[in-house]
Order: sequence, then C-alpha cells, then structure tokens
Amino acid sequence: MRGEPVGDVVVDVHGVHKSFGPLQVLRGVDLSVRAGEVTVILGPSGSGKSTLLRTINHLEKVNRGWIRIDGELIGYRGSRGKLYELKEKEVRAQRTRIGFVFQNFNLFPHLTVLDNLVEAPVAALRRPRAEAEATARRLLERVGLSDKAGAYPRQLSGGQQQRVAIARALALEPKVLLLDEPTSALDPELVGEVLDVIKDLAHTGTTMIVVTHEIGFAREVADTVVFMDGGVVVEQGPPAAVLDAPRHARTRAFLGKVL
Ligand SMILES: Nc1ncnc2c1ncn2[C@@H]1O[C@H](COP(=O)(O)OP(=O)(O)OP(=O)(O)O)[C@@H](O)[C@H]1O
Repeated sequence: MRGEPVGDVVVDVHGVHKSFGPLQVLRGVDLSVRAGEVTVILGPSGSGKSTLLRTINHLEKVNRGWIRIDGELIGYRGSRGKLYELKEKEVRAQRTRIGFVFQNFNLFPHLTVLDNLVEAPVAALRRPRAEAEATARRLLERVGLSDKAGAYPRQLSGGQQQRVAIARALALEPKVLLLDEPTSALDPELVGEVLDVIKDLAHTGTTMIVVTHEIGFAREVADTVVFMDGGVVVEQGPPAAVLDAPRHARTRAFLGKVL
C-alpha cells in the first residue's frame, strides 16, 4: 500500500515473450513487484494484460525470458534457446504460492462457499480439514460473508461470488494475489463492494497485481501503475506520474478514452 515500507521482490518478470501461433502477444515484458506493493496494470483491450498474469501463474508457458516468484524460477528460455521448465508437480507447488482471481469468479458450483475455500488447502497443502475450515471462516468474515458459509455459489450475487473468490485465493496464503479484471463482470452497483475488499487487502500489506479499468481505484490504491500496449510495458511509475502526467502519447490517448 502506498507510503508503507516495502520488502523484497516477490514477482520478477524479465524479458518475457509469449506468442500464440503467429500472434506475438508479449514482446519483452519486464515487471518487478515488491512485498506489500500493489501494482495496477492498465491498457487497451488485447494489449496482453491477461496473458501476462497467466504467464506469471504458469497457466501459459513463456517462449522467452523468465519469471521468478519469491526468488524461485518458474520456467524460462535462456539466451541460447534452451528451455528450462518445471515438472508438473513443481508447477502445482508454485501455483499454491500465487492466488488468482478471475473475471468470472470460477467458483466450484457444486461446493458450498465454505468448501470452496477448504478444498485447495486440504488437497494441495495437505492441511487438516479442521484447520482449513477455521482459516476459511476467518477469511469469510474478512470479506463480510460469514453468513454465507453454507450457501452455494448460485445463491449469491456476482459481488458476493467475487468476494468468495478472493477469500478462496487467500486461503492458500499466497505470496502474491493476481486479480484479472475482478469487477468487469459485475453490475455497476456491485463494483464498490469488491473494490472495498481489495482496498482493505492493500491496506493490510497484501502483495497484489491487479488488471483493471478502474482508474479511480488505481489512483487511490496503487503503488505502481503500469501501462501496457502492444505487448510491452510502455510506462510505469507512481499513479500521479502515469495518470496525471503520462509521458507517452499512447498512454494519453488511452486515458483520454477511459477518463
Ligand atoms: N490462448 C490463446 N490463444 C490464442 N490467442 C490468444 C490466447 N489468449 C489470448 N490470445 C490473444 O492475445 C491477445 C491479448 O489477449 P489478452 O487477453 O492478454 O489481452 P488483454 O490486454 O487482457 O485484453 P482485455 O482487456 O480485452 O482483457 C488477444 O489478441 C487475444 O485474442
């Protein structure tokens, strides 16, 4: 959170390239996020924001460059073209250190809210169920949904489902939380309740990378605002610098459109 002391680098992205067939989506992205920092990524549709988050979470493999999470490499292609990759088991272990919140919540529909939060810690981290349940109830309280523990996702509003999804991501005690347009699938009146939860996490030092079009949120919460265009980071810096005095015409054009 802005103004707070920040710690070691948690996410380190270096020279990452990613193509889908002939389409070059990431063309040499560098990004570094320190413990306790909130980075907000802005950019036009198709600029590669989601793809970047997905490579950080190892949902997509990089073609070139490397990514370190909390100091550990998660797969890269070296300068001589040799591909170093983690085994599937290691990838799964790495993913438990990264929380991911999707645009469309992606809750398990057949599980109750409580079980949505308990399933991964028990299955992936082998936590005793009672311990995972205690953590889950604490997290549900934190996102204001203690009374919904026994409900199923379909019985909740979109805003409530997204708050559950955030709590579920936190249940693994990740080193970093990645949020991919967490409010863009919501009705406008539900956006505020989800942003409030994210702001609360920022205030308490959760390391986050948030892709969003909510400029006001970026201004209020971000330590660093990153502007992406055409698969590269065009601009990054404190919110006041990027949002109020952008150096690049592409950033100015984008902000002119969204403001
Ligand atoms: N799995 C995939 N296969 C093929 N093309 C893909 C795949 N994923 C993304 N793309 C393409 O990569 C480009 C960048 O997509 P990405 O979702 O990263 O952009 P974005 O900046 O997040 O856009 P938006 O703001 O619309 O979500 C788009 O042209 C998209 O169609």
